[in-house]
Amino acid sequence: MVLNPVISKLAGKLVVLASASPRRLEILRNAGLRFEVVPSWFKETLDKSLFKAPHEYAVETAKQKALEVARRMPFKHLKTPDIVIGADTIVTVDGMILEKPVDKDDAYRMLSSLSGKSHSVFTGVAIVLCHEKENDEVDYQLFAFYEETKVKFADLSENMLWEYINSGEPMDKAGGYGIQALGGMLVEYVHGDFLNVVGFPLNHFCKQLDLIYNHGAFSSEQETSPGSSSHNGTHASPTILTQSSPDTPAQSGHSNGSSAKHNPSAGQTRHTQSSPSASPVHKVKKNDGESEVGESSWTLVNSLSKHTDDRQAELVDSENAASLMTSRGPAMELNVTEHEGGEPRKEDLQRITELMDGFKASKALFTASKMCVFDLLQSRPGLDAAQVAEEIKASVKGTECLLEACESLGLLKSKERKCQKPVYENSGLASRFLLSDAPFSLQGYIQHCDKTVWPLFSHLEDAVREGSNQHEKAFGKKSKDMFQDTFYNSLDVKLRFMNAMHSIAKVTGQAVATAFDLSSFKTACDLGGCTGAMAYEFTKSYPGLSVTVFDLPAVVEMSEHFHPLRTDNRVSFVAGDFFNDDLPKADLYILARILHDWPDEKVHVLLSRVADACTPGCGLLLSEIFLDEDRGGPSRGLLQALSMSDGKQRSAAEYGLLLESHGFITAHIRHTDNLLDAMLCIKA
Ligand SMILES: Cc1cn([C@@H]2O[C@H](COP(=O)(O)OP(=O)(O)OP(=O)(O)O)[C@@H](O)[C@H]2O)c(=O)[nH]c1=O
Repeated sequence: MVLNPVISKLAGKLVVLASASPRRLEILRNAGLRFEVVPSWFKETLDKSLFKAPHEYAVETAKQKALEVARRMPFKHLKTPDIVIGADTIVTVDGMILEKPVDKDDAYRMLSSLSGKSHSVFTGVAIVLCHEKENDEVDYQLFAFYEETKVKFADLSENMLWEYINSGEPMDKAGGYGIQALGGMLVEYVHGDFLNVVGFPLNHFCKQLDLIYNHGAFSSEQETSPGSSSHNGTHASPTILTQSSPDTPAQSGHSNGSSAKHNPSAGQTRHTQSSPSASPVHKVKKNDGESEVGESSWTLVNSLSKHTDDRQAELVDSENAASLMTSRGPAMELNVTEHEGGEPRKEDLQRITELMDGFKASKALFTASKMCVFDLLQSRPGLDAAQVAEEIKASVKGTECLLEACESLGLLKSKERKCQKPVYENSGLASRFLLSDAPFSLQGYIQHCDKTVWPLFSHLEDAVREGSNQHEKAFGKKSKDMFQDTFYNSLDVKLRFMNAMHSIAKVTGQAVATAFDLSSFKTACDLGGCTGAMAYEFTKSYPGLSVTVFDLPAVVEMSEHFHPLRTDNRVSFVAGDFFNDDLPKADLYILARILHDWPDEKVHVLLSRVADACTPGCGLLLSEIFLDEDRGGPSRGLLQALSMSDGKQRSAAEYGLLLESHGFITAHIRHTDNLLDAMLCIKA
């Protein structure tokens, strides 16, 4: 079978599927392909009006999805893939491109426009081949193609439409339907590749791979055009396209150029475009003699070194060196090749010292925050070290060292006065995040890190040896359950924890609330919503939404402390334990930084209770740090796991499987540019 030689050809290669689509994962896994899943962060917002034909939009989106992952992996995952596969499926009808619906009304609009009509489903596929060169540069070479399948819908009644929409199935699918599932009931006939509709044209893909790996359509000496590679960024280059070897004309058309000839009765149009620039026609040997593969032009799409990418260089020099430890920024690969003089490279030493000094940077931040240095300099900028020392009741020497260290971390700025001591003021970073009354103050979280996390990490070696939380060594008593410990402990411990949760929710709330369009939901329940900071962000973003914060009695009784003026009567508080008590009814349940605190078995208990409280079509918004599928990052999530709590850091796919087992279908995933990512699921 043409498949086996192809699939076996990829054995031993690092193949990456740049897609979060569970259907694509299933199609390729069932075909026997071994690969990693690294969902693309490419935001699908290309301007459709720029494309002459719908399939070009799908192809370009597929290319960008694959290239984003191919470029990110050498830095973020510290490994370069051999081949990255991207795909994008769109539905077109009456000249409109239908992607995934944003809400139920959008799904209704799409399905109504498809009712009783024949429409096309296009899946664009991009294959990026990555070639590491001696100097550690990476060449990316790009193939792309698309497949079209015709689908005819039956006439759909209003009842049928809404019953299907309320099943939740439409929400994560182009055109708002899943032909492989309930959506199959809507379909009268399909002309063409069924899997192409589901999301991946497997047969066409395998024939493309066959051309690449078995018929010499690709060989490095032919394709590397000198001077075409660039170290600083991507060439805007035509994609590399090949004309798939035509089947018998009756079964599928093929294109000589961008307009395709196809046999409408076959309904399956097999397209690849010829690249815009005329280029030598590849002749390849086939078993039955020589045949023309068709036009193709090979251009290096991009070539950059794993170690000298400009973006990487600036990260090494960034002022907030300490933030590299915890930001979502790429984990840098340390290039430890020796220089001619034999001494290690500056960047490598700098990176290693950042890691070694990271704890000192953190402690300097915690100490300055606790001693109210930032609040002092906000009210009285321009103080010198002696004046600050007097105000914070500390030694001049110690204060001088602390202020200079904070300036080196980008937290303070100093101005020299003529032959006088430097005077200090807050940097922008400090003004935004380190003042006790700043809108995005992280002071609460910083105190939590200093008083709770730091002591735990002081026993990290024991935690690693024993594989368990070191609560007893750190605080002198066994930890039954983090929340019981915290909330049935002294008032200041409880307040400190709530302050920490409050500050994270304030910083992330708006990004989470607006990650998706939630305007179709009228009531929400924020499970474990603590002080209500997240709830208030939701009601601020959605005037029609009311939110009930459901949390432990010991938390709810303190919530007033955080919102002295009840700023919005659409936020209410109900006391209860979400593992044991009835959950308030809502059409959207919010789980923000909750599931990572619990092992899978407890997560199943909670999700089962939420599922029981839901009716079909209910939403579940999950907000967490989503690990990369290969657990290569982000470091913030993996470092948090070292606290060895009973919880677990998970990837989006792992959360998706937990949710799917309780009938929640993943509709959208969003990697926000904030501390938390978000996933919107719909109850089937
Ligand atoms: C028409 C149709 C589509 N789909 C799914 O619709 C998504 C399209 O969206 P996409 O943007 O191409 O992919 P994605 O799911 O967002 O993943 P990603 O590749 O990460 O963008 C894909 O899932 C497809 O299977 C079905 O499952 N069945 C169908 O009948």
